[in-house]
Amino acid sequence: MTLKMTNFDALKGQLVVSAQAYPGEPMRDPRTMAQIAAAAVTGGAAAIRVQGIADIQFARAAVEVPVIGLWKDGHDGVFITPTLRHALSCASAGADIVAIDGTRRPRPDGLTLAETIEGIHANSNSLVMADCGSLDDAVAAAEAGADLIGTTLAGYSGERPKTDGPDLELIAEIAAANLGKPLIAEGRIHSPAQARAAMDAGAFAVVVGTAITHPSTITGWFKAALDA
Ligand SMILES: CC(=O)N[C@H](C=O)[C@@H](O)[C@H](O)[C@H](O)COP(=O)(O)O
Repeated sequence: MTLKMTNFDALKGQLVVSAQAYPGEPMRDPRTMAQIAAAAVTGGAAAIRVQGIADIQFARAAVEVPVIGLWKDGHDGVFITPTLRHALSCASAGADIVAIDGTRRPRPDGLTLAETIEGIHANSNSLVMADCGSLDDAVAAAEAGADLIGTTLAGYSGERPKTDGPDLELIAEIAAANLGKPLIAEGRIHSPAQARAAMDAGAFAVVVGTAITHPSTITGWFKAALDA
């Protein structure tokens, strides 16, 4: 069990790095992800985000910064830590913060978002990051008791267009709504300039995944430029 984070000062204005490899990929190994996470911390990441129970365990042992943990189950609909059971497993594995689907869609276990968050708070020391896809999600997640609000699902839940880079408009809208919860900009932040822009739009911290930790995609970007 982790010690409960008592405030978010360590994350304010900071970079969080997400290290994830997808099923069937060469780097899909918890040890590899933990090494990538540790390398990101060496470079200045203030927290890391990892997927899967073993990845959370290995990352927890490899770094001293907060670990945001999630469990992806499936790839359609509600798949990011979809149920309370998934969330409590992430907490037990060592996630300081459990990232869960924070949309208004029905959840597979029939619990509401508020009931899910209550269940996590009541049964673990972990805080909850609600991965949202719209302003309405963010408002509902804040009301439901989420500790942090993420824009992770913007462009993936059907409510927002999938922008080329980060959804800066949504980040600004949620920031302007003053929900009283740290706003974590996440999703398609592909350059340092975009990370800066997300922060300038009102984010409390930014999460960068693919552009730092997914070499196959990054290689593809370079290859496409040469092929064009
Ligand atoms: C939508 C979804 O499943 N997002 C996932 C959430 O954990 C990850 O696949 C992303 O890599 C992560 O959100 C970081 O975003 P980006 O890789 O674009 O920097």
